[in-house]
Amino acid sequence: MPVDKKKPSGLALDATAAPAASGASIEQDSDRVTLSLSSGAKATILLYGATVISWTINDRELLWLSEASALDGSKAVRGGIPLVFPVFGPPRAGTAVEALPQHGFARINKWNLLGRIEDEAGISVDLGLSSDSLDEDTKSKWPHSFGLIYSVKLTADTLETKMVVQNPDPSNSFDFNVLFHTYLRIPDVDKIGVQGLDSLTYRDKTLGGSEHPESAETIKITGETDRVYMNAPDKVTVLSDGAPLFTVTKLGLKDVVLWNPHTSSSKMGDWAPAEGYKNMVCVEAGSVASFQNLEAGAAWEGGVVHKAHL
Ligand SMILES: O=P(O)(O)OC[C@H]1O[C@@H](O)[C@H](O)[C@@H](O)[C@@H]1O
Repeated sequence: MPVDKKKPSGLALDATAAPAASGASIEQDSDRVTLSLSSGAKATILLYGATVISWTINDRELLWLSEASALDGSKAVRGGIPLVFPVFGPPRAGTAVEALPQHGFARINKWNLLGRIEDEAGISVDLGLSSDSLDEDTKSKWPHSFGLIYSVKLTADTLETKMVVQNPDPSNSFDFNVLFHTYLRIPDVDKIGVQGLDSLTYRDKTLGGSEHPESAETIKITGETDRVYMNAPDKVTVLSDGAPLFTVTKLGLKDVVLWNPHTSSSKMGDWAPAEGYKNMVCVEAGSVASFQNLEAGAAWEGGVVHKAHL
């Protein structure tokens, strides 16, 4: 099934840099796309996994990417913004996703570039993945017709990511999780605080998934942290030394995952430098605590605005 792209696609992409009236340009080669604005903002997206691997403002990197991450399509990218779909975490036995790999297949498949759109505020590209582009093995493990359209928009101070999930099957629904697995780059994990998640219940994956109330107004990261904050408000702020560094605003998504592996990052073969956990925190917006059901013929949309306070 071809991805059904219902909105205007803007100009067709070509392989050369194309300066636009807004000062935006786009460069494309066989494995990645780079968006730039004359304001100094830049973002690079690998077609593999549609993974944003870099977001800079005036050359300051805002995403954490492991120096040991594979970027050649052999393994999910360790850093940036991998996409989680249609299952979050290790699939549970007895569910429709049980045969899929951890975090699903969206982050380990090559996406197609669909087009670009420019306006006064910035530039965006759309990428697509559909059931038609999966290999037979994956199709057999998750035998649903689907289309995904992922839009990445760059403005002077934001990176906006949006996913549309389409179910073109006229008679069958399917269940899915979706998550934007954003690795934010931070100066020092000991100096950050995360606000906006107090008074919620979280599932602590470091404690077997048991549920706990969050009482801290400002959450500090003092060790391995792997929590799913359920039914979270839309805005989460990451502070550094008490001042806002990032605001993460979700749209149409239910939950927020907070992850920092701390010293247990040494167990990951693609993690470098060893102390990289001091310079990252994952604030991941998604719908993961339970599955979303997408009815036959329906579409779903959700997204995240990452704003940098520089
Ligand atoms: O190693 P992966 O598959 O990229 O997953 C990284 C982490 O992703 C987080 O979203 C999960 O909550 C963690 O449990 C997991 O360890």
